[in-house]
Amino acid sequence: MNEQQMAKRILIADDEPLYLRTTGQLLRKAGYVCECVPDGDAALEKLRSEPFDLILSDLNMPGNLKLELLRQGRTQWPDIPLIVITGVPSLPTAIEAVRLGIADYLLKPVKYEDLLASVRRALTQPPPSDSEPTTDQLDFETLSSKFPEILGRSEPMLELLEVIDRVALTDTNVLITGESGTGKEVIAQAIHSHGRRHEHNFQVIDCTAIPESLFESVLFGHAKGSFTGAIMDQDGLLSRSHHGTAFFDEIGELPMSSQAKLLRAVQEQAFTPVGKNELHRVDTRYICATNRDLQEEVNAGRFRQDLFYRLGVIHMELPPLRDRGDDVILLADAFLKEFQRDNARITGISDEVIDCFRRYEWPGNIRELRNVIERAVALSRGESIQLSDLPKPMREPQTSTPQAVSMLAEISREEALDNADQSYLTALLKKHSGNISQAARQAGLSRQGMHKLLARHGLDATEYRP
Ligand SMILES: Nc1ncnc2c1ncn2[C@@H]1O[C@H](COP(=O)(O)OP(=O)(O)OP(=O)(O)O)[C@@H](O)[C@H]1O
Repeated sequence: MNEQQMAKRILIADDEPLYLRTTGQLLRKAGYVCECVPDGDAALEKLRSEPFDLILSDLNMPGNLKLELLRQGRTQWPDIPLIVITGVPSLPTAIEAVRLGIADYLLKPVKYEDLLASVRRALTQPPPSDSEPTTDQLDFETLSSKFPEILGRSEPMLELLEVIDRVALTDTNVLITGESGTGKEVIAQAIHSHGRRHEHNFQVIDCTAIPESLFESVLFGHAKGSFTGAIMDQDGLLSRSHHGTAFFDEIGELPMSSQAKLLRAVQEQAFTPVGKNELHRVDTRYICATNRDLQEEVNAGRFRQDLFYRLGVIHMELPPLRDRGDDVILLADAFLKEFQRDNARITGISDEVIDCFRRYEWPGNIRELRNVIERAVALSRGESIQLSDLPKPMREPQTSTPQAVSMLAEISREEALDNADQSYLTALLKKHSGNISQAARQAGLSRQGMHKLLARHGLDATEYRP
């Protein structure tokens, strides 16, 4: 324990006396100065009268510490990080989490080593720099010009920019959820490049691309001869994110066994390469993304609860494009400008197309919009994009009208079933952006079976691809 650590003062607040006493004892043994209090009111009193470097507390205990920290925290104790330790987990909203200064989120019972690792990490995190103005001092104009790579002026996007602006200055783990193509990777990259780690690597780790049996070796590296084919020592992807950010894309697809290995690395900020004995320390910020509802995956027993809370200390849910109002037009114009380089004749978008864009559901979100504009610019013969330049599925009505329902009774049962089958397949192709394997998997068919069925209905999967 060095001098600097000796001086660190920790305020521990918890309404379970035994837990409070043992945590205090353990952290004192590790060299920290600890003050233990049984509720939120006592914690606030301590905070007002003594200086602290860290708060360890549950937010759901007597005395509303959470509310007071939100109300007064940023003026009175702007830089004290907070580690939430709770038996009844509930994630605060993203903006609450950043305003509270939550550095980590631990579930009881907490192992001593995990607690210590978390405390060390929170205490080494630099406080937000004074030179960076916080969002309070920024109007939304300034905010969107600060993040030119993130287009959007709708209410949910402006809120999101505020969170990104704040979260970029911290070192906290972030979980980004949202439908496919909503910009999860763009946001992750923005958090990295506006933070103190921007000069180091932003390492993308695609969880769907790593076979379960190779997870440890790909992530942590391996020693020569540790398995057949390991012809030399090899560094893993996590080493490449040292001092930088590890972006785990599609984290919801990670098998249980790999989740356990990742949890250890996140908790301990360390890992052991396959076939070696020594522990490698790594200083990494974790940003994860998924288009699954991870809370639902936890409830279904497919995703570890402890990992979910560990990675989702700040949880950002990206809105789908259909909920971003006229951002769709803003984005369409921006993409048009980008692709005008390929076809300078096109200078605008027709009113019918704009109406169609506003009505359309955009299952593939911004990625789909970008592809639609690229395709239309390439196909268009006029000076502006017309309805006929859009893919056929976009031009089709998207819901069954009452008239369509009443007409059902006028046709034979076979025809009705056939139509339903066709609508189902069309919806599947839209959902999976024309990916036959995924559509077949969802429908419980083989790829071949899906091909046959599509051919029978005259459907062409390529038309649905972005
Ligand atoms: N707000 C935005 N402004 C401008 N372009 C955006 C924005 N959001 C996303 N994009 C663009 O949309 C495309 C998809 O973005 P991205 O890959 O980040 O989505 P994603 O949610 O990570 O997708 P997936 O779930 O399929 O991995 C990219 O071309 C990206 O540049």
